[in-house]
Amino acid sequence: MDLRDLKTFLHLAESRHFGRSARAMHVSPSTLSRQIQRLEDDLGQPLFLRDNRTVTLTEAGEQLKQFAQHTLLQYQQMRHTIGQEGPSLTGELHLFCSVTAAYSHLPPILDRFRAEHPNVEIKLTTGDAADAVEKVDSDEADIAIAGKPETLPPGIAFSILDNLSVALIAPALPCPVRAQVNLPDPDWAKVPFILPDQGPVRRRIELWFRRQKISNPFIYATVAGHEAMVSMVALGCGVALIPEIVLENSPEPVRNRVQILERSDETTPFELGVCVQKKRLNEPLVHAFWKLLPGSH
Ligand SMILES: CC(=O)[C@](C)(O)C(=O)O
Repeated sequence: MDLRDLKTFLHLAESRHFGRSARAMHVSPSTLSRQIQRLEDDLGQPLFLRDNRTVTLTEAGEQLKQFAQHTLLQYQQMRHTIGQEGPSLTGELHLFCSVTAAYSHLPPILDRFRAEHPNVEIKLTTGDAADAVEKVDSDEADIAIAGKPETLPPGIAFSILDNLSVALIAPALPCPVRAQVNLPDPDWAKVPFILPDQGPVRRRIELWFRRQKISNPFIYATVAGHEAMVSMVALGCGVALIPEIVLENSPEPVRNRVQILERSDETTPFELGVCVQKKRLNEPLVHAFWKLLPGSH
């Protein structure tokens, strides 16, 4: 097995986009296809299910992905110990993201970063996703994972990681709110809502109210942190609009108490990405991190 094939495979397994991975790995799309084909021939199993432009991993693909993550990480660490890598970067990098993003999108990026720069200390702070851009803007964090705001502050660079779906969630256990929303034609103006106090999700729920022609919504509570909104819905306090990934990463006892009422349409995609101050992009640590992102090529 060729380490380069494995590297390309891992990139594709994460980006799930042939064009993007081919560009990032500096190979032509046909070379990329050949590399994947070689691995598939080797294993005697398809690794991806392809349809038009998107790809999903098969069971064998998932297994190879884990193997590739492990192997490439160990290989990099070994190279460092035998001194094959150039002078390594040192220092601290302060990251900020939500608990959800720390579970969902941060690990593969940090794996890559730590493999290449094992001497950099990562200081991770978690908090309200809606604060992420501000944390970077105010220098409290060097790098943050954030939902893209409608207007990005001019000094902030944003590298997209994913397009998230946004869902309206309600309590699943019997309670007055569940009874209200499960009616054939709910009176949305009377349904209690849990809102984020600010940020791109707040903006989306305001648009949703407008579309539903609710001028005076019943706001049960305004909270900081999308994870807290899921808990409050699970407790039966009201309904909420949240990125679905927050629900997916909630612990089971919370997840089981929540139902999805509707997924919002694709007209307002929720872009998740990494942000940094543009003027800091040429600092060695920030630059090294930025370079590893799938969207920065
Ligand atoms: C914006 C963001 O970081 C997430 C993952 O979508 C969230 O926590 O809501």
